[in-house]
Amino acid sequence: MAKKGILLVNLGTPDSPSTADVRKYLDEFLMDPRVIDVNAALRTFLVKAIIVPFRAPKSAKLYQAIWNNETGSPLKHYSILQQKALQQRLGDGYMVELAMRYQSPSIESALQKLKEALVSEIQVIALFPQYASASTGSVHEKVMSIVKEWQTVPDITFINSFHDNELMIETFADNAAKHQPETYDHVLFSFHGLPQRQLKKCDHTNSYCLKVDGCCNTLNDTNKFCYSAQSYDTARLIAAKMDLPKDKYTVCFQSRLGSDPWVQPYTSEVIKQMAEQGKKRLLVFCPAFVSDCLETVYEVTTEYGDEFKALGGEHVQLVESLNAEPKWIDALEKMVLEG
Ligand SMILES: C=CC1=C(C)c2cc3[nH]c(cc4nc(cc5[nH]c(cc1n2)c(C)c5CCC(=O)O)C(CCC(=O)O)=C4C)c(C)c3C=C
Ligand SMILES: [Fe+2]
Ligand SMILES: [Fe+2]
Repeated sequence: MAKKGILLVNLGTPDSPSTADVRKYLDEFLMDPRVIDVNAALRTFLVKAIIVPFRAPKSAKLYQAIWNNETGSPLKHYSILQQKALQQRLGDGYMVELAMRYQSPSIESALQKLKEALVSEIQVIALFPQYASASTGSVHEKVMSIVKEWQTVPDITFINSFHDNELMIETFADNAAKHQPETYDHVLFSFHGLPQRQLKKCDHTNSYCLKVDGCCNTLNDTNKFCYSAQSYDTARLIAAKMDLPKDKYTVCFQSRLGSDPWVQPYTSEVIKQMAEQGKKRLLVFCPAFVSDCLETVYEVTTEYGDEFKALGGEHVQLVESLNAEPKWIDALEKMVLEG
């Protein structure tokens, strides 16, 4: 009997931490019109003449700091573990392929393998809990752009987001429990940032996101696909699972690029406020990432850790991402079986 094809897709990472490979990766990533969402001429100028030439050597140093001699990039390493664990769980009736939106393994090559294996249908799981046009939207667009060229377009399904997935929420809470959360002064839920412009563009009513006070505080029919509203919901659910009162945690957004306003508050500002309030120990979740990566291992642990200490704080502790935790693999398995 034909197998069902599962395509797991994460964002991508350079093939090596050399400046040349980081340049190639950043170039492909930032030339995506869903990532730098300005007109093509301006995007080409910004990316090729300004951002990539300046950023590539700096980013290469950061990648060199997190690169493992045997396993390479943490993002790809954990993604491979997830693929293997899910394949083992699902067994012979399924074929689980892994792709990266940028660089390798490419979405084209993974889809080609599924096609050649004559799978009965394809389920695409973009590995981003909260929907953003720049992440999930881009993966879905890329998959559709390839499959639309096939003579036989297969049955294909997509998962828009899974920000409230019960087993995912439990895995984050379990990972935090290993660090004795009660010994921390405050908890941050630091999500990857996004330009405010992109949040507004995802509001199909054009009248709610960043226009209504407290627009992200609740999830409703109007904002149910809003990256920021979904992020607040993920944080609320993890906090509830940990019995964490509202005044013990703050939602914030990291990794801003460029000078346009991004979703606020920025994590770096919140870290500063925490130090000013005399807080000494911070526990930091990054629930926009299902795998540890540059943005968790380096940005949170090293950059924010150093910033906090320079301001009088003592310790910033990252809550590990979902990586290959068995409960997270349960979550993926359930998504497939229910999908
Ligand atoms: C969680 C989903 C992500 C969204 C949404 C997202 C949007 C977004 N990112 C940039 C710019 C950069 N992001 C970088 C790294 C990076 N981003 C994500 C995820 C999302 N990005 C991940 C998982 C990673 C880590 C990759 C790894 O190899 O570990 C980088 C590169 C690193 C650096 O130079 O700092 C850039 C640049 C923009 C502009 C954007 C939305 C507009
Ligand atoms: Fe990013
Ligand atoms: Fe919103």
